[in-house]
Amino acid sequence: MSIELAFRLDRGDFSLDLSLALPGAGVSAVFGPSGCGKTTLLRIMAGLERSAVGHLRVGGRTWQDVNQFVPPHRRAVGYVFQEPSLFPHRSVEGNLRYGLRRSQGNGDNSRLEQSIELLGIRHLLARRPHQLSGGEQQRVAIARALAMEPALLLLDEPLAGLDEARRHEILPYLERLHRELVLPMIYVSHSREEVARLADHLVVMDNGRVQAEGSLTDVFARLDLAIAGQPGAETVIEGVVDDYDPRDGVVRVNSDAGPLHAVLGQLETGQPVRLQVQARDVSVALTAPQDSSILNVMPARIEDLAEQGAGHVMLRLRVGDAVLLARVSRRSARELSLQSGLEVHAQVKSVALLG
Ligand SMILES: Nc1ncnc2c1ncn2[C@@H]1O[C@H](COP(=O)(O)OP(=O)(O)OP(=O)(O)O)[C@@H](O)[C@H]1O
Repeated sequence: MSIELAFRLDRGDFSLDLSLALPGAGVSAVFGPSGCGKTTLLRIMAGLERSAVGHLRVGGRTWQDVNQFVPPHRRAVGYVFQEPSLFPHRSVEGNLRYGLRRSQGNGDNSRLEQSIELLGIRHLLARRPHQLSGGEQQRVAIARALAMEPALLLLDEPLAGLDEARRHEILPYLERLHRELVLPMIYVSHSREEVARLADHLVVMDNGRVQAEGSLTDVFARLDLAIAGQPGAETVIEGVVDDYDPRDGVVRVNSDAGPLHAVLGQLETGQPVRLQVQARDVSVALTAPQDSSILNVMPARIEDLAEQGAGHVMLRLRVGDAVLLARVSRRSARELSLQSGLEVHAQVKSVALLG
């Protein structure tokens, strides 16, 4: 873990008290209800909350402890907000070059060029911000943050101000940053979909405290957290495309849960994919079903189960080296006497491709 921090901050009504160890690359998402302190956490990391007491180390460098406080402009932080906040009187290129001037790097253009490429904004360089769509403005803001050669990229709900179509336009660019840059990103979001698509690591906050932290798959599979009770509760499974059958468009993906079959469109063999399995699309049977239309039937063991609302039970299933969530009716749970430790057959009706 190469980002380590522990902080306390008191604001009267609100207090924050947490410690975290986050990976030095990839996306750590911060998830939690409004007002729980997500933005405050990012501001502390950027050095913008002077009253926060604690320490922060990023990649072996100390940015804050009892003896020192590196001021915000000397921290190699890229910060992307919900609003793109570009300079209106500068062209896109002018905005990017401004970012470069503030950079702590060696001042060459290679990172700027890379940022332009990664965000696909070369054709926009001569335009002013008002000549860009909201999504394009946000891509420029992200490129500007990257051009500063940050050691840490903070993204505070970067897609929240955009409509559904624009959000889906930008997500692939964020996925690309994730794939191609070795850069830790802290991503605050209210969107379960964004978190499922982008995050490797997940921090769940509540009322200024860390409620849960760990790999995305582990935290999503915790039945004691409120996120498992949300309607869209799902499991995210990483895999590699193993086969594509052009006769019916079925892709076979090798995953920790074993081979998963799904109609995902044509994909290249060997391509890594991130799959989403909704808890409501997973059911269980005590005996192996015969002649089922369901493409994926796998031996599984119930690891844990929790009542949800009046009529549902959520099961956490161990399937191979993976876990799957399955939401079944309370009646089925009673009639099949479902309980922890029981061996069952998991049936996965539909697997979606994330990204
Ligand atoms: N400048 C400020 N002065 C006083 N209190 C503040 C200030 N900024 C935020 N707060 C309070 O601190 C708490 C944490 O706010 P913060 O913005 O970090 O939450 P958040 O989780 O990012 O919320 P949201 O998801 O709504 O953006 C809230 O109770 C908020 O009202």
